[in-house]
Amino acid sequence: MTTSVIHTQALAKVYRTGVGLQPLNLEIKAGEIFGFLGPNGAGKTTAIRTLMGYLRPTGGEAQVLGLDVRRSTREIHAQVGYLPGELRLAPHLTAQELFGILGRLRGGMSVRQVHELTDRFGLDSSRPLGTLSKGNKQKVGLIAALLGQPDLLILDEPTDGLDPLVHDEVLQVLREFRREGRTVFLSSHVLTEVEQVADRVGIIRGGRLVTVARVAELKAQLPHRLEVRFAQPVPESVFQTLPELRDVQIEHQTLRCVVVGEADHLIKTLAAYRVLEIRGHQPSLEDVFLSFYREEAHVDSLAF
Ligand SMILES: Nc1ncnc2c1ncn2[C@@H]1O[C@H](COP(=O)(O)OP(=O)(O)OP(=O)(O)O)[C@@H](O)[C@H]1O
Repeated sequence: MTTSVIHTQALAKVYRTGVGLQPLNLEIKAGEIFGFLGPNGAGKTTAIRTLMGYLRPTGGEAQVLGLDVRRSTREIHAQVGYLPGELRLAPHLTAQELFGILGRLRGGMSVRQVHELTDRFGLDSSRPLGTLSKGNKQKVGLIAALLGQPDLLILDEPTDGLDPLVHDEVLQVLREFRREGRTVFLSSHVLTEVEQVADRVGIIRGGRLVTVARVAELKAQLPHRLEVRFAQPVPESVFQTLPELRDVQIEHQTLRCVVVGEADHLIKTLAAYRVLEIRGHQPSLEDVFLSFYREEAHVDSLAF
């Protein structure tokens, strides 16, 4: 049986000045990387801080690792590897000292794990935290979240401020983490990174979860552009009648069209001709994401 690592039922947060999170139903299973996507002000941090017990929900309920977010805040803090969106680090401590303190709080840490992570992320752990650049502070926050191999990581914008090499290394560490059966819940506006690591994504907008799906499913919902080059002239009418094709054009023995949904008819029709080349344009998660936002652009004027 797959266990539920995060479970929310109509979890809501209303601030005095407005809604932060509309009733949210979410189920995150052990061993998955779940990407929580949304533009500025969508409600990602509100959801994460509520799950971590730093904000009190105004409605609904939630369990993290089976612990109630209202009643078991201390246990949740002890058991979840958490990276906040806004890191506050004691400026006079070095990373080494901070990791030592955290290790003691968590009942011991592996010196080998700290060395391995500081090496992989290229962090000088001997400098006072107050003197570190934004990206290096982010590395400290990430290593602090990873210490002690927690079963669940909740990361608010984990790659914020990181250079491309470290960024890729962090994604690699998250994949390794998943391989061990652990779970990652991460928020991001960086769509391409979520696409690279997440098993499923949830898209949030205006405090409301617009959709939850596997990355591949989301992509399949979008039209694909296709270009097919034939060895001989082909009749345009054959392709004009295929139900899954839009914008069909044939020029110099090349078919250009947009495929919506299943490509079964198209493949069978193509089989009657000699095809020299097929080029497809696969929608990126960015296309999917923007399509969800454009759909509802009239509801909310938030720009993305
Ligand atoms: N302490 C607060 N008091 C009142 N409103 C708040 C507070 N924190 C957040 N909000 C509001 O709740 C909504 C969701 O904000 P939240 O910070 O959760 O979004 P986000 O998706 O994390 O955005 P970003 O990507 O910019 O960090 C926004 O309208 C925001 O203005």
